Amino acid sequence: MKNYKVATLTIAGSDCSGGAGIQADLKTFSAIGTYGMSVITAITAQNTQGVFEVEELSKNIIKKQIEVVFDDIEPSAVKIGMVSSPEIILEIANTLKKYDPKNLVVDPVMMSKSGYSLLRPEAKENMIKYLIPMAYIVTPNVPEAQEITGMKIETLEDMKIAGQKILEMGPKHVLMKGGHLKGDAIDVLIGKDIFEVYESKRLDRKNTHGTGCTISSSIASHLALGYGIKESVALSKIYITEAIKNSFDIGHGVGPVHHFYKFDKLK
Ligand SMILES: Nc1ncnc2c1ncn2[C@@H]1O[C@H](COP(=O)(O)OP(=O)(O)OP(=O)(O)O)[C@@H](O)[C@H]1O
Ligand SMILES: Cc1ncc(COP(=O)(O)O)c(N)n1
Repeated sequence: MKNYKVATLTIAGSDCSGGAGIQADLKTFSAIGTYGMSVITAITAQNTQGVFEVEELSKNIIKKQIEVVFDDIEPSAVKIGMVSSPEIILEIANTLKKYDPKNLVVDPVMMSKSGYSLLRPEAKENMIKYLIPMAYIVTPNVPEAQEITGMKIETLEDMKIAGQKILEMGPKHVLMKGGHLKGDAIDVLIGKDIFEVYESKRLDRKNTHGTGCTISSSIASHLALGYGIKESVALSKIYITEAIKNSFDIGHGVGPVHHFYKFDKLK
């Protein structure tokens, strides 16, 4: 039996419609059984049909939120999601460095499913320079990995090569998510002496809003609970597949995944 008395922290943007960002992360933490905390980096006005407005929070309040959390409660894992500006990225990296966070999961969020840019173009460089190298695991989807490496990714072999390139930027592991490719949903984990493929049938569901946020928070939760990296990814692949299966048509666009979960499957 795992010790569930562990805290997990998400540093990300808010999605008022509850499908992605902070809201997806906290739902995932709770469903898996860790104690969730949040540092909000930006408020988005979005729903299942799109992102309509974004307001970044100031560097100061983002830094302060991180400090007061860490000064009081040490998270057993930290997940970073939407961080839109170069200044905010640098502030987060510098603040986190003081605390040497355990199990840092970096989801290099760039674009919403609806096509809205959540990372300013000029912020990409700082993400590569400061955040990616700090990560215990970085979880790009295929378009993000293409942006980070500059290479086209179409096949499993391409995923492996691009993953290796990202690994050379400094993180301990890379999970390349294949949700955007055709065919089955294949994700690849790359690390030193690690090359694991996680495969599931592609579910013919339109409600996949929040899949990326959910799998990265699930990995953070499992790492916090003490699972190893391969097992954390394997259990998270099961979690996201179930969350997609449990989704239902809420709203008028691309609906969110749903975190109703039969908990005993994770044990
Ligand atoms: N239709 C699907 N059926 C099964 N699994 C899927 C499907 N779409 C995505 N996945 C899985 O969901 C996870 C997230 O993958 P994806 O590549 O969509 O990430 P993402 O683009 O970062 O997500 P998001 O668009 O929410 O930011 C991966 O494990 C992927 O394999
Ligand atoms: C605050 C926030 N963070 C991340 C995403 C990406 O999720 P998706 O690609 O499913 O729209 C999002 N839409 N909003």
